[in-house]
Amino acid sequence: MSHGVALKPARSQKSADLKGTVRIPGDKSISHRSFMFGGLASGETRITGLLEGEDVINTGKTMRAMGAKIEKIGDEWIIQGTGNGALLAPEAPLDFGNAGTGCRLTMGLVGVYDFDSTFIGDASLTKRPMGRVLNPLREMGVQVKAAEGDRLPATLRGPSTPNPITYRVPMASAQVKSAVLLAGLNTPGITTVIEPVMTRDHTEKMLQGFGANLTVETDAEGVRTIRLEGRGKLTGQVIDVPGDPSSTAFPLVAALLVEGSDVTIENVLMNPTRTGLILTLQEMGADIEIMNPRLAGGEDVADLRVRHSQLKGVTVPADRAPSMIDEYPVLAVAAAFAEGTTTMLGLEELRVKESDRLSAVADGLKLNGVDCDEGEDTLVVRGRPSGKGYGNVSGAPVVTHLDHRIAMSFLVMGLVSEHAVTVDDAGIIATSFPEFMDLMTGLGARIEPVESRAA
Ligand SMILES: O=C(O)C1=C[C@@H](OP(=O)(O)O)[C@@H](O)[C@H](O)C1
Ligand SMILES: C=C(OP(=O)(O)O)C(=O)O
Repeated sequence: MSHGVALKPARSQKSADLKGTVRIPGDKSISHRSFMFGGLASGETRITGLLEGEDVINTGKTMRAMGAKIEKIGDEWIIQGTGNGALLAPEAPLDFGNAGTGCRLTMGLVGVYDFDSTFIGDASLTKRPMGRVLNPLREMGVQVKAAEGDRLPATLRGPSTPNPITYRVPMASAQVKSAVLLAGLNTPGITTVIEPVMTRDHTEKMLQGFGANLTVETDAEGVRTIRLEGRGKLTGQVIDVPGDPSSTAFPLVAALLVEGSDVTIENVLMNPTRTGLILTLQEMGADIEIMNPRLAGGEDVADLRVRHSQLKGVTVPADRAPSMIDEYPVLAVAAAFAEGTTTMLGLEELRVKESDRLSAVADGLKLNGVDCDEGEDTLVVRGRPSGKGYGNVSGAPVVTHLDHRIAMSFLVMGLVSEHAVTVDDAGIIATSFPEFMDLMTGLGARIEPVESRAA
């Protein structure tokens, strides 16, 4: 389903202390991969805690279109996979809606098959660069017909025998790494991915869990070499998806900023490739207590108790970006209320997300009265802890550009700004966090829809 029929504006206002205990919906990255690997593996995969956001549901639909049987019984998703190498040719274009992850990983997964598969998405996804995935697939022998600049719509056709490659990932991207590895699943021999900067490792861990012969070697400089033996058997698994740390970021930052708040967020994924925001906020002086750390399904998980804190500005180093890449918009909002200056470095990848997030964040901050500078790959925010004068005084809403994280970040901003903050669309939040409004208002946040208008 592609979003974008009608905009649904929403407004948030200065709120009193946020209080309560919440459970965050499942991690989006792990949920996409659960549908993909379950849909591909032999036998049955059972998933609980799956994120039922639009992005993930679209991945489920595309796996169904390629032969997986997927149903929900009670709280459990039950999948009968096709078996590795046995996906069926999709009869219609595969529509990934707003999801870069769903689209790029599936390009790898099915692009190497010797039949046509066509990829489409919404207006946001159609603008995003696909060459980063299509280029290594071309090296593996895949033919590509794509719109100008390697954009969607794109049609891929694999050769009769794909070529195993050694690919050094040129940018810090788990999606690119994963696409090459997933192409390697249906390629004879060893596909090797060299990852100079570590990104989220869910593909590696989950493929090992499904029985793939995959090894990871890390050298003294931290460069990782991932080797996958193609055309092996994958076997269905039982998966319990932990809570999404990227969704957690919104109630977490809200609790830090709203005076008197004390919020507990349960069952949060604490994989070290995903915890950069928590580390950064702790450096800024945040009171985040990590409670009951435990291992669940091979992943670190914990409960987080978050209390209102006076934050101070810090410099966030470029090498931390991969571990908090989706959290910069909400970190920028936290920085707007910190004492002093926060400097964020190494943000080039933000320009190719659902929106150009660096511009979207800087524009939104400026619209709401925040003193900030957007550089080519940097953002500098000079904070004002009182929030005095902040808010949409001009009456113009924040433009979200079909970007869920821009919408949620600025709704958090309104909870502590002197004036209300309005965003032009909150409907897009359903791509990653459909429960956002209810969860936030349940804690005491004043967020409400404002009258709709046609797009
Ligand atoms: O592999 C994944 O699940 C993801 C990787 C990241 O994208 P990039 O690979 O483009 O950095 C991230 O921004 C996205 O939300 C999810
Ligand atoms: C970048 C994101 O997702 P995707 O690339 O899957 O659209 C995100 O969820 O912030």
